[in-house]
Amino acid sequence: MSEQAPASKKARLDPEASRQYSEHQYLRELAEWVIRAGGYISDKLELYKDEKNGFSARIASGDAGESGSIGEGPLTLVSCPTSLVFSLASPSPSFPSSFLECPSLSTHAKACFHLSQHLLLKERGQFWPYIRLLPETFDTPLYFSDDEMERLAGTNLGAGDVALRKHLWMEEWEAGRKLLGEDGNAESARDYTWELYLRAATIYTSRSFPSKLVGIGATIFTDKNSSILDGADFPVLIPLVDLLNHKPNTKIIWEPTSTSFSLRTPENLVAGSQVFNNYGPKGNEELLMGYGFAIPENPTDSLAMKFTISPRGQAAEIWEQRKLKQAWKEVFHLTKSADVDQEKGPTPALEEDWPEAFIDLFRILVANESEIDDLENGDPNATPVSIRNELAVALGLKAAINQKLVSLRNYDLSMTSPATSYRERIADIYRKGQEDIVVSKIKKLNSFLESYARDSVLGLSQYLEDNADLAQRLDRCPIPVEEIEGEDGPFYEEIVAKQELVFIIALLRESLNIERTDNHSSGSQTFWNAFVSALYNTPGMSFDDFAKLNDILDDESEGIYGAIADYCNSVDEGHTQGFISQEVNSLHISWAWGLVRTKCISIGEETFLTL
Ligand SMILES: C[S@@+](CC[C@H](N)C(=O)[O-])C[C@H]1O[C@@H](n2cnc3c(N)ncnc32)[C@H](O)[C@@H]1O
Repeated sequence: MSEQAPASKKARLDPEASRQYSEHQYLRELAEWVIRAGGYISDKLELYKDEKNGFSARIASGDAGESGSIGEGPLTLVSCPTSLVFSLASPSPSFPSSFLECPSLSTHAKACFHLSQHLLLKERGQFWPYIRLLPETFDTPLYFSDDEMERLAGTNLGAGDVALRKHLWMEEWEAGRKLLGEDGNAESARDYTWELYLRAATIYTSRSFPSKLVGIGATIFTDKNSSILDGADFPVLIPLVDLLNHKPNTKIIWEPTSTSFSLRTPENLVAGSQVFNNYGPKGNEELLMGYGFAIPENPTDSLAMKFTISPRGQAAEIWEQRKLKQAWKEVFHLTKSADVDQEKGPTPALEEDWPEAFIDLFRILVANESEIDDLENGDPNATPVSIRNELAVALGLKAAINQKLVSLRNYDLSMTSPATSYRERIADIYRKGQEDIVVSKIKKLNSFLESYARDSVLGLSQYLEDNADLAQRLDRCPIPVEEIEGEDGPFYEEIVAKQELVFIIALLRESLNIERTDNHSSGSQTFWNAFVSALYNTPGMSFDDFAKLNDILDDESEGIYGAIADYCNSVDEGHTQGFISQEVNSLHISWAWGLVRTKCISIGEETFLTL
C-alpha cells in the first residue's frame, strides 16, 4: 500500500518523539528543524553516521516484518519544504546588489560566495542546523596532494581536467573577491579565502540539485528590486534529502512540488539496510571529480573521449552535409562493450558499439580522395562509405583507443605499490574502470576487423604466400629507381612502392584476363571472385571502360607508367601469355595503380586490398 505524503499536522512532531530518527545529536536536530518547517521523514527511516560513507539513512531494524522487509512501496522517505531549500534564491544577508547583479560574475561564483557567507555566519545564519553538518574536507582530486595526484597520471583527470577546474574556480574566486573589495568591504572580502571557496564549490558538486530539475523559481529580487538569474540554472541544496548516498541503478522517485521536494522509493526495502538515492547514470570519472568516491565495477561507468581534430577542405564540406553532424559533441562518453559473441553472426555495424556521430566524423576524416568524390557526387550521407573506409575507421579507432590503454597502463601503480589510503584506492578503482572500458572496446574492434575483413580484404603477404613464384621473381628483379634532386645532391628512389607494385601485378593477373577469372590464385578465390565481379558491375571501373576514356596519358606519367609496364613485362619474362595474354602497357598501369590507391589500406607493416 502506498503511504500518503505527510499532512503538515502529522509532520509537526514532538521533538522528544523525533529522537528515534537518529542517535546523532546534530542529525536529530536537523530532522527536528526540517519537520518543524513542514518537512517529513518516514518513521521507518533512521539517520546515522557511517564510518565509510559519512552521514547516511537506513531502514530502522525495529521495522522488520517476519520476512525482514518493510512492506510494499512506494514509500515517501524524506521531504524538505521549499522554504528550507538553500540556493541563490534564499535571502542573502549582506551581499550588495552590485555583487549579485554583476553580469561578468558567473552564477556559479555567486552561488559559491553565497554559500561561503553562510559557512562564515555559522549559528548566526538561519540555515545553521543544516550548514553545520556539511563536510569540511573532501576526497575529490582538487584536495589531492601532489603524490596522490600521481595516482591519476595517464587518466583524463591526471591529464589536465583537474588542473583546468582548479584554474576556472580560482578565476571565479579572484573575480568575486575583487568585486566584494571594490564595494568597500575589503576587510570582509579577506574572510573569503580560496579554501572556503573550494569547500563551497565542492559542497555544490557533491550534493546539489539543479534548480530547474527541482522546480525552484529562478527570479530573485535584489535590494534594488531588480531581478537577477532570470532563466538561469543554479545549484540548490536540499537539507535531509541530500543525506542519502548513491547506488547505481537504484529505483527512486524525485518528487518536486511547488511547496516541497520529496524522495519516494518504489522498492521493498529490507530492515537494517542502507537506503540509497540514485545520482544518475554517472561514471567513476564524474563521481571522483565531483563527489570524491568511485564504485568498483560501476555498471554506469564511462570513458570520456575528446575530439580535437576537424575535417578540412572537401571533407569539411561533406561533413557540413552529414545529418549526424547535428549530434556532434566535443566529448563523447564511451561505455563498456558487451562481451564478444562467440557464435559469429552477421558483422555488427560500428555504430552499434560507438556513438554514431563519433563514427560518422571518423568516416569523413579517413576518407580518401575517391571516397570524398563519391560522397560529393552521390549521396553525401552514404554509410558505410566503402569497405576500405570502414576498415580505416576501425583501425583509426583502435589506434586512438590503444593510446589510451598504453597511458593508463604505463602509469598504473596498483601492482608495484598497492594503494594504502582511501584516495589512492578510489584513484585505482577509477583507472581500472577506464581500462576495462578500453579493453572491451579493443576486443570488440578486433572482432569487427576479423569478421568484416574475412572475405572483403586480401593481405599482401597472403597473396605472395599463395603465389610463391611471383614472390621469387620480384626478389630477383629490383624495382627501377628514379633520380631525385635533393638539397645535398641527387638521390634515388624506387619508382613505386613494393606493396603497390605487387597489387598492380595482382590486379592485372587476376582481373584483366577475364576469361581466367575462375582460375584465380589459390587461397584467395572468394576474394577475387567478389572483386572482379564488383569491378565489372560498376560503370567506369573495368579496364575497358577506363581505356575508352583515357586512351592518351600525359608525357610525365607516361614515363613512369611505361617504366613500370616494362618492369612487369620483364618480371613475367619466360611466362609469355601467362600474364594477361598480351604485353602490359602504360594504360594498364595507370588503371591498376589508380585502383590500388583507391582500394588499398596499410595497417602497420601490412597492406590490404579491399573490395
Ligand atoms: C549527497 S552526499 C550524501 C551524504 C553524505 N554521506 C554526507 O555525509 O553528508 C554525497 C557524498 O556522500 C558520499 N557518498 C555518497 N555515495 C557514496 C558511495 N556510494 N560510496 C562512497 N561515498 C559515497 C560522498 O562523500 C559524496 O560526496
